[in-house]
Amino acid sequence: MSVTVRVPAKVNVQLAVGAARPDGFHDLANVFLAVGLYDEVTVTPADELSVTCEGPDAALVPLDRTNLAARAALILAERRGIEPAVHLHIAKDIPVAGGMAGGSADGAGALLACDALWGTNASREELLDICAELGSDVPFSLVGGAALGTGRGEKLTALDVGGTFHWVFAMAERGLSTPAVFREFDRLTEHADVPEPVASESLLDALAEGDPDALAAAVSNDLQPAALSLFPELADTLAAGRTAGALAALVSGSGPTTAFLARDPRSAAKVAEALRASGTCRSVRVASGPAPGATVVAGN
Ligand SMILES: C[C@@](CO)(OP(=O)(O)O)[C@H](O)COP(=O)(O)OP(=O)(O)OC[C@H]1O[C@@H](n2ccc(N)nc2=O)[C@H](O)[C@@H]1O
Ligand SMILES: Nc1ncnc2c1ncn2[C@@H]1O[C@H](COP(=O)(O)OP(=O)(O)O)[C@@H](O)[C@H]1O
Repeated sequence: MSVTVRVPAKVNVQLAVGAARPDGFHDLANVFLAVGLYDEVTVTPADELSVTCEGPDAALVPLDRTNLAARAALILAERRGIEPAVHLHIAKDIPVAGGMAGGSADGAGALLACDALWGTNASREELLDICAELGSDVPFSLVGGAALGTGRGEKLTALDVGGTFHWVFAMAERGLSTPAVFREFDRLTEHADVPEPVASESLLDALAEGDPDALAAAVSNDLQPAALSLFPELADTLAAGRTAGALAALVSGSGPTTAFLARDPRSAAKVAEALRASGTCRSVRVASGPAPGATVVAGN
């Protein structure tokens, strides 16, 4: 008896960042789009909690209780007063420390899978609450589609999307730490007046209309200068994608994965080919969005 949940990666089509709050977090206007790159989390009853991981980046994933999937199981078990007696297996296709919310995906996936396995019947509200406890991006991994995240990114409003957007993702040679990128943002904006983060109306309209040209004109990422400052070579990857005809090229969230919006699948394939040939990245993937959130794909 086991339950498997599939969870998508995300790209931030807008990431507006406010000044650091007293708790160290930053208020955001974070427009998430889920894209069709997935991790799968399988939970199976076991004597005690354990985690295994397979996939190209598996060696980078912690297998102890700091793993977000393990933390999700622990929190749900504690709330219900039961033992977290499960084996968690992560089939990982989302790059690790890439700014695509892979760890968050595993947290949301493990939570949904444990809830189904244990029959704990958590409400949507309670699941979202536990997700927010796990991390700022985790609630979005549960819901998928497209959403505006405010607060530290955990307060979600679902967004309409009027079409499919085609993306190319270039994975970098190494990862970037999210806290380090926010710290670099603070350093770079130390003497600036950082405005309140607000969602762009033209960006929300472009999503609703499914218009890739309008979306390309509206995408933005306030963390991009910080990611580029810590990882200057990313500028070469961005330039290679633009030269190959991408409508827009940007860092995904805190990076270092770079994201390229293409007009259609053919153009996406061309951009992907050029990026592979450029020698400026480790690997290249094509994916479209919006994609559905965490979904049970197998189990009983
Ligand atoms: C930047 C974003 C954009 O979607 O994701 P990634 O691109 O890394 O995937 C998110 O804000 C990351 O979300 P997530 O990875 O869940 O972050 P958390 O675990 O909540 O926080 C990790 C650290 O990031 C910083 N942090 C995170 C969110 C936020 N609104 N302000 C922050 O300053 C804090 O230093 C915090 O200690
Ligand atoms: N299930 C998990 N998968 C990947 N990383 C995890 C997981 N649980 C905890 N982590 C830790 O979180 C860090 C950030 O990973 P990840 O979520 O992949 O990146 P990002 O926050 O850039 O989207 C990793 O370096 C790793 O130490």
